[in-house]
Amino acid sequence: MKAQNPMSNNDSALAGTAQTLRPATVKEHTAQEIFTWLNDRGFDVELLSEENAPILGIAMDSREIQPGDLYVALPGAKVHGASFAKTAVEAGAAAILTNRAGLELCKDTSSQIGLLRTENLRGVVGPLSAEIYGSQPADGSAPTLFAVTGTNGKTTTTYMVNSIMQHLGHTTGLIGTIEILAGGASIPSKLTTPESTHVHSLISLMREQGITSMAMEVSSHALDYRRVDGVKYDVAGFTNLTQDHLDLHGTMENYCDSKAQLFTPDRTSRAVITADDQWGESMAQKAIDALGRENVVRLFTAHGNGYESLPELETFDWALTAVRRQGIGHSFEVVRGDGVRLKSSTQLPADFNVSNAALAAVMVYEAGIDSNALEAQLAETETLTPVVPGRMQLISTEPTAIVDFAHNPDALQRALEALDPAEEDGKVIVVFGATGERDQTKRPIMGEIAGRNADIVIVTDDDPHDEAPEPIRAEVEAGVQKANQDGARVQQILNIEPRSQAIARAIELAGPHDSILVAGRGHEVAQEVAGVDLELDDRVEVARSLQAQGYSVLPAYQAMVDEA
Ligand SMILES: CC(=O)N[C@H]1[C@@H](OP(=O)(O)OP(=O)(O)OC[C@H]2O[C@@H](n3ccc(=O)[nH]c3=O)[C@H](O)[C@@H]2O)O[C@H](CO)[C@@H](O)[C@@H]1O[C@H](C)C(=O)N[C@@H](C)C(=O)N[C@H](CCC(=O)O)C(=O)O
Ligand SMILES: Nc1ncnc2c1ncn2[C@@H]1O[C@H](COP(=O)(O)OP(=O)(O)OP(=O)(O)O)[C@@H](O)[C@H]1O
Repeated sequence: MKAQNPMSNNDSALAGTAQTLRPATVKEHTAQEIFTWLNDRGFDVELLSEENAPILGIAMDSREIQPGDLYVALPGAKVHGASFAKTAVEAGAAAILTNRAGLELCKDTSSQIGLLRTENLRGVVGPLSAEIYGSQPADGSAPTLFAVTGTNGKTTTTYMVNSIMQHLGHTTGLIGTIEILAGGASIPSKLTTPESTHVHSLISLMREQGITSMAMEVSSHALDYRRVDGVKYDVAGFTNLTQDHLDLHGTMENYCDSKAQLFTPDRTSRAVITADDQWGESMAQKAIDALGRENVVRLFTAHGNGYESLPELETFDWALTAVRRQGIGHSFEVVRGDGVRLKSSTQLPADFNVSNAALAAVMVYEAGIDSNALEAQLAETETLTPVVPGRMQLISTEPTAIVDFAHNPDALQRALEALDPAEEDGKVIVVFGATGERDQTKRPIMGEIAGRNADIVIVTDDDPHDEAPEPIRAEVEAGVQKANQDGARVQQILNIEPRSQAIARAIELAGPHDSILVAGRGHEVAQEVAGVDLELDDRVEVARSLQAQGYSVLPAYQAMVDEA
């Protein structure tokens, strides 16, 4: 039965966060109906108390409960969600779904409400959210759904997909690291991929708001934690796989397997895999095994032979070719074996943005979009030049100062390669650090990359979180020192905190022909040190420091400094 969500108000349909927003219309169930629905789909579930209060929503955190919700109480790394059953009931939960361990914890509260048990809690919560919120109805009224996974390039590629779809006349939605967008409205985002309850409520909400196309970043955490279960994408794309998140996955093989879960029949109809290296090849093979050859498209974007030559088109379905420098970006073509040719360009700097643009163009093509209209839009440079906050953002041209989100080895390497100055006397200066608590093995590796690709390396703090910042900097610096001992490019190594002073020092050291990269934090506006969020926007710091040295900055950043 359809029900009006009591907490939803059309006037403020988009005022809230991913955690609080709900669609206006939901499908009402009793605990008994939830049990039958799950049972019919082969889930092993038990109904322990069948109170008939209507279930109107679903939440997996007691702090998010709205009246009528099913509270899914999950075991966690720190605590079992069932310890918060009392809070959930007080907030109006109509029923609780938990596992055996949870039943024990909520036995004092659960007698008053519907109670269900399964040992596969994360496995059921996505499909159940899809059922309650009606995120992808059978009538096909859901938006066209795109997903992008990979170590680097997810955010940029989703912005590019959306930009193409907007130029084709769609109203678009986006879920990703920087923000959640519903048409023109921005909804704050905590995670790259929200929890499954939020993913489904957001998709439904966007459908109600007239959004016809939506692009989502899907992290490997999301796939392991089953945050996109119950979502079926029209096209899912893969950018690349390089070292990151080994704290969660342990090995690159496990990391690859996590990402490969996106390319399975339950989750996507078609896959576009950038298959430039062994990990791309491996991902393509996993996708073919799961989806069948006819549903997997292999894209080649590695630019050997000076960008000029096409690889074997029997091996790859699409290939990037004819890449030429144009302004700070590139023009390029993506060609299919049968001769289909998409010509385009992007003004986002760096060769990796050409790969991201090629992937976005092919993903939209493979969604079955009218190819003539698509070709016409791709021919306009602005189509693949969206503003992507904090990704290769150019703050000034003299010196060249760029703020970028590179926070892992491959991204740092590629960002540094992209800003090597054309002038022979130009130096490259890099300011960066490493995140606390996350993958520690990448710290010296990133230091070494900086030492090999820059003349001046300034090691500073990223987000130390609850880890002591000084040892993190020391681990990064050890990598820079190693590069120095090996006779690499680096001439000067500095270790400076706080980050604002490191940025100011980099600009003081720069001449007009030099290039400065401030890497790691991109769009972020708060630095988390020992549980405290300190206000810090690299773009504002760079612009301020440039002005202090008498350099001019691009108008958008002048405005940011004025506002700050
Ligand atoms: C490492 C990780 O991903 N942890 C996830 C995991 O947390 P956990 O097992 O520690 O949960 P817990 O704190 O023990 O709590 C157990 C349960 O009790 C609930 N709870 C807890 C407290 C309370 O008062 N009430 C309540 O109901 C929690 O919602 C949870 O369901 O389960 C939680 C609930 O499902 C997630 O929110 C949490 O993500 C945290 C917030 C997180 O920061 N994740 C990051 C690392 C992440 O997922 N990042 C990726 C991107 C990575 C990248 O590419 O850079 C992302 O997609 O954002
Ligand atoms: N295709 C690519 N290959 C390698 N590096 C890239 C690529 N695209 C972007 N980068 C680099 O990675 C950084 C992050 O880019 P982006 O935000 O688009 O990726 P992401 O996968 O969403 O990352 P995250 O999940 O960490 O937010 C950029 O700032 C840039 O330095």
